[in-house]
Amino acid sequence: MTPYIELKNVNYFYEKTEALKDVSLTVNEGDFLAIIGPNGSGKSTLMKLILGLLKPMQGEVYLFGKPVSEFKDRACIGYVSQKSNSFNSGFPATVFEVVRSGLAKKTGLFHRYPKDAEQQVKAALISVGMQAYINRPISALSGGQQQRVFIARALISKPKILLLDEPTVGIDQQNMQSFYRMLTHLNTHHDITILLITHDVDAVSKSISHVACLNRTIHFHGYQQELEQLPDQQLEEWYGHPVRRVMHKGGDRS
Ligand SMILES: Nc1ncnc2c1ncn2[C@@H]1O[C@H](COP(=O)(O)OP(=O)(O)OP(=O)(O)O)[C@@H](O)[C@H]1O
Repeated sequence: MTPYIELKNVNYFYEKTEALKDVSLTVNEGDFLAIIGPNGSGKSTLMKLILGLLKPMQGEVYLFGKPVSEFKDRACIGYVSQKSNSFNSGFPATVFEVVRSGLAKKTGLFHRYPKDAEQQVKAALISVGMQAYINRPISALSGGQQQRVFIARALISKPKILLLDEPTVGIDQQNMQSFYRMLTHLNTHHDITILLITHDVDAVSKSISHVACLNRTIHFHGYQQELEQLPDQQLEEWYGHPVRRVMHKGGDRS
């Protein structure tokens, strides 16, 4: 099966800084992959390469089997950044309007929304558990609720994969757990493949299926349970500083 995302031996430099070295990684249909790494380990650079915003100095990036520079079907990819929750948050838009704006990816900015736009907005909001907030101003929601709305906006174009760049920044521990449960639900019940980038090892919870440890290069890529078996010293070596792991035995990925 063609991987959704594939990086082959990718190198990236910013002037003298070697941000990524010989990075190879695949994301397959159905994966919920978390890429974890400390500050400055190259996570954002990796995301920019996948989004086609940066070009590798060496190596290749493929989306759905095509070189990223030739990939045009943007609706296949939903992207939510850590800054989404501050984006336009003072703007007097309702949750409905924010989610509906995600349809522009398919209709184009200056086209009319489809007749069933309202149904599509409601369905997207139901999938992230935010249907009760449809008429609220976006600015009146908490950071975690806003992130769910931005995920609904990404989902409305019916992407095959969701790319999430540190989506839980600023969200408290309790809401973070329910946020991850919501992502697991999207992955297991709505067939959404997820690539999540985080600097927080705690994010490696029972929610995800796979994990990759990045610190300029990929030190580990495998099942989340395999990472659990590794000694803390190994993780600390990759991270370059002590780590605190909150691992959950068993799982609710059913
Ligand atoms: N525009 C830039 N110019 C020069 N160096 C950069 C630039 N952007 C990033 N870097 C450097 O490249 C390395 C990787 O940065 P990157 O932002 O990808 O890391 P990150 O893992 O996303 O970090 P964080 O978790 O702090 O957001 C760092 O050493 C950083 O200082």
